[in-house]
Amino acid sequence: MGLEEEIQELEDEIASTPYNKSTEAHIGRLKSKLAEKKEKLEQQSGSGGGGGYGVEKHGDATVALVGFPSVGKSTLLNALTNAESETGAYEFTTLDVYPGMLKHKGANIQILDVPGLIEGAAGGRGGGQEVLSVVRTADLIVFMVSVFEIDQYDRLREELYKNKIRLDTEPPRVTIRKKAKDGLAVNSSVDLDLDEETVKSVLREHGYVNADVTIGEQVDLDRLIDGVMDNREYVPSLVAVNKADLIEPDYLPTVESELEDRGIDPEEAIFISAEKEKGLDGLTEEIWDALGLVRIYMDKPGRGVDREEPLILREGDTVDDACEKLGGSFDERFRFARVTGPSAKHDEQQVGRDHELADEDVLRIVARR
Ligand SMILES: Nc1nc2c(ncn2[C@@H]2O[C@H](COP(=O)(O)OP(=O)(O)OP(=O)(O)O)[C@@H](O)[C@H]2O)c(=O)[nH]1
Repeated sequence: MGLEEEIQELEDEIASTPYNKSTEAHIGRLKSKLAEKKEKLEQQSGSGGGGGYGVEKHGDATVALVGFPSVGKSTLLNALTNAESETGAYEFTTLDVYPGMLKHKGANIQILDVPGLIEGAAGGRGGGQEVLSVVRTADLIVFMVSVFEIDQYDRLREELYKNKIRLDTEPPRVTIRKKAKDGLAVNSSVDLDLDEETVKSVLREHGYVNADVTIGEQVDLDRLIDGVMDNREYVPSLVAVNKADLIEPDYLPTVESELEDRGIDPEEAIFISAEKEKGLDGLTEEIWDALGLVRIYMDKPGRGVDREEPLILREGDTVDDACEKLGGSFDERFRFARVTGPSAKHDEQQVGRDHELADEDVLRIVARR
């Protein structure tokens, strides 16, 4: 029996086995087997999907734009970015990815139109896996659907899920420490719904014989397996509803309830018209917020504060991260930094490397000569 048939059999068995306490460990084993076999199939077909296609990332952050054909992706890309001048930079064997650069608040945000996701991606046909590797490494995914086809969102999400992309969630708090002997031990800081035996059988199925596993949240089987597999990408997402210019106001409630049916808060969906260039400022702002970028204005000796081209960092980044991004050999020469702005207690506060910076801080690094 080939791998594909084995996968099909496992899927059938999982689908036909009722889930309850007495079958939980069994289903855990089946799901684990399935995950491992899918992994193997992927490796055999040489379509790892885990990067490795050398997609060059440019700019301060990367956004993947995913949607069905004709929803308006290229119209949006052209409206938001300087796309045309860069088209063709990404040549894949069978499918193209079209990049454009969105300039906002001094940051360069690379937007990738990923047209082939649905036609090519399923099951690793054609160049689909290459396209997926682009999506997997993005900092943010923007789903684009048209007002009349909100249901396409389901297919898109499903496609990404199948390809190990987990949306809008943090990695599961599951850590595994291998050891030399003593078998498997399960520690949990929550009162787990899953039986200890189930957790152990999942681990065994993934090849663990001696290990301590620590679980820090209420996980279901799928999330436990995600934690054990440790090769899922966790990416935040937004939903842009395009062609909003085409609907009459009395159709809006229909669109909103379609969104709600899919767990999307209509207030959070971003209604746009790529063609009429409506709602694009709002979309840009949402992208900015979702990326969690912060602007740091560098105060350079003799040159003053540069507010035109801020250093772009991520929320939570420190002075150390700023030094790294600046590139200079600050490592040995760094003495201290002075910060004025939202993260400082007072103007010109003297701080060390581990000081966490905030949006619109002014930063001066004092280094030894
Ligand atoms: N009315 C209206 N039409 C739009 C809007 N955005 C795009 N269109 C039209 O929809 C059609 C498809 O737009 P594209 O930008 O080519 O769509 P795409 O998603 O890039 O499609 P593929 O190239 O097939 O992947 C074009 O005729 C656009 O003019 C919009 O906001 N409103």
